[in-house]
Amino acid sequence: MKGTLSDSTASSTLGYAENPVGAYHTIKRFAVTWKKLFEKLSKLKPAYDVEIQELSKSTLSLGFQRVWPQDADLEGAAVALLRLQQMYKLPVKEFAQGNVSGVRTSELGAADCFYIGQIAFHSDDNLPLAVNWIEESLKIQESKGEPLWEHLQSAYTILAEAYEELGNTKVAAEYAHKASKNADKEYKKENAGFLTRDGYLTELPVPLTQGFTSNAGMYERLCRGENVQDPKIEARLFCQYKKTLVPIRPVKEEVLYLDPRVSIFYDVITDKEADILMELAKPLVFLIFCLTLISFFYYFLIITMVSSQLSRSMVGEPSIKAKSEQRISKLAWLFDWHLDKTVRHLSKRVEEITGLSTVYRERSADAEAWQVLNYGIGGMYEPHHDFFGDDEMLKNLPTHLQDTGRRIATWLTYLTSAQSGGHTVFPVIKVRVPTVKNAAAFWYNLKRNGEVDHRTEHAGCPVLLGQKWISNKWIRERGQLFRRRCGLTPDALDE
Ligand SMILES: O=C(O)CCC(=O)C(=O)O
Ligand SMILES: [Fe+2]
Repeated sequence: MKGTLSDSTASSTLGYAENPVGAYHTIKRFAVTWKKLFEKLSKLKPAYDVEIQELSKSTLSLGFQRVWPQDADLEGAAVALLRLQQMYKLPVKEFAQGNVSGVRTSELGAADCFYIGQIAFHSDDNLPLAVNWIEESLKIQESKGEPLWEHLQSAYTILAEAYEELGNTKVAAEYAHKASKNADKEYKKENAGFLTRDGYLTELPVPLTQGFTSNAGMYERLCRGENVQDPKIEARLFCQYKKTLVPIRPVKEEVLYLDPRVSIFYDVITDKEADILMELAKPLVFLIFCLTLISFFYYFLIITMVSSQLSRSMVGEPSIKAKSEQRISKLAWLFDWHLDKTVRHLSKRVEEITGLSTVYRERSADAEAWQVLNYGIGGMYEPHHDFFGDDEMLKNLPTHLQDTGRRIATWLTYLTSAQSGGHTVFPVIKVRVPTVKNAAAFWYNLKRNGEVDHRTEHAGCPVLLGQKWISNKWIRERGQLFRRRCGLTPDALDE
């Protein structure tokens, strides 16, 4: 039993899982190590049989929710790790040593590197990266002198296939020969053609690249922190104390782009308020709230609370082939009529600063409820627009929002600063907004003549280190009739 646990990383501290390698270790501990332990324990029949089964049941699921990380989660952690690696161009060796952008955690073992390489190989996304991971696993294995590693033959086989696909047939053949060395007859028969084909050992090796796809997209460049903005545009940007609806309370504004105007407002929320929003969104709070509410027979409020629970929002499960993950985060909705007044106060503050109505009603709301989003490691939101582009999308909204027009503006509050990564970026206008705790980004999604503004396309970059919590307030078009008027010219700018 001690042996089972010894490959786990027992010295977890707070924030340990806020590093992609640490997150991988943690999930592995639950999904693999504990599972093995349960299996071993359950063999100690009959003394503990019932207790162990009960324990294993209760840890694998808690009521209606699956809480115990499983194989799919480990796979998700590996996929996230690979995504981060490609986005931020991080070398395999450093990752394997547990070094993520200078922040260290426990290193990965040969089997881990092989597992990650295998996921990369099957995703068909980036073969050189898969090769790098698997070769790293072989290096670790050699340096540790573990000659009877169970995956050795599979590793050689995958490398042979990968090199062949990459056109490096010489190295492919070398790996294929290694794979066949200790293989049984069956294997040799199956791979006979592959192993003996002429020309394998005569072709010149094709050098392997670093293992990164040539991602020259603006989204990726902005996420990596490259300075891409035109200096002439930058020269016109400025900071100011902006007047608000309350004259004695101006707000610090940094203008990040002029047309369309994108600004960041600093210190628009306090640490305490940010904590409250995050706490309200967490499932445990939701549960306690529900119980309290049930005990007071406020059944009608339960509907609200149900949608206040952080739930995982992801397009597709993290399966090997799933590539359609547009957004990976957890989200909850907080309504202005929440028992905690903070929610309502914050809506008022947005109104004070933007001059737009944020009144939330059951019918014809001027703004939506607060959406609280939590991105863990690798969490991201791919480039998108916030306005509802077509009528079909509007039709799918709850009734109270259907007649209120499009999302005229976005108010995006940063409840935490991610330690690395996680910026909000606008690829068309080349703007990067850093996640500054207690600040908020603000922009209009519609032009002043009511047309949708495609230049407001934006994205949430993958979180590399730490956690990113944000809260969105989307303001709707209809209620702003007298608050954001048409300009004198069709292209009139916002102030
Ligand atoms: O996470 C971010 O920075 C962007 C989030 C976003 O665009 C959204 O929730 O619509
Ligand atoms: Fe958005």
